[in-house]
Amino acid sequence: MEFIRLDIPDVVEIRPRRFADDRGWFAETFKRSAFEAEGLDPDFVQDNRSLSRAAGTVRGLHFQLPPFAQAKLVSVARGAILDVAVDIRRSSQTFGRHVAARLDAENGALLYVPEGFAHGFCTLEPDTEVIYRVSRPYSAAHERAVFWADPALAIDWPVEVANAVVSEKDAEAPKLAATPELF
Ligand SMILES: Cc1cn([C@H]2C[C@H](O)[C@@H](COP(=O)(O)OP(=O)(O)O[C@H]3O[C@H](C)C(=O)[C@H](O)[C@H]3O)O2)c(=O)[nH]c1=O
Repeated sequence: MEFIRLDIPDVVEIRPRRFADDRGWFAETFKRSAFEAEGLDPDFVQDNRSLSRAAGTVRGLHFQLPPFAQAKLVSVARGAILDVAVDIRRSSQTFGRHVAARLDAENGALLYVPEGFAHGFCTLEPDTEVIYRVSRPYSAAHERAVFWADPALAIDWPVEVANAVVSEKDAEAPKLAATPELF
């Protein structure tokens, strides 16, 4: 598998090698030794899966506070997403900046999002299924959200706010500047 450091190098796009034959293809999508060699947290403790029926569905920007801060390994089993990670580490030189990657079932790419980042995605196709592994268990008490369309983040989402399918929680999330608890 190939590890590609994005403009914020803590966030890594991963491109597994695909072994194609007449039946289709096979790929290793996670290997502890490869993650350790790359310096990425390999200790995932929970797998998640979500289905979003409409293109233009936005889930995020979410994170969990310590001691339940999560590293995430995101992949797409069906459809396509624009996956986004926002640096919310107050001491970081890239605080408030983001990186994005297209993940889809065809390219088979994954995105590694470390602790200290808010994560979200917008679906690009109907019936998109996202599978992701997290390094700490879910804790509702530690979960926080940042408004996905915060102009200060300047994220070039493929959907207008008025047309996006979002949860009430995400629609009402505070902007980054108004989010009291960050890293
Ligand atoms: C995240 C999570 C949620 N839930 C329950 C809580 C709610 O009753 C229901 C839906 O949760 P939520 O609306 O937060 O789901 P998403 O909007 O897809 O949230 C996810 O979206 C973005 C992309 C993320 O990166 C987060 O990992 C995750 O927060 O599932 C659980 O039981 N366990 C969990 O780990």
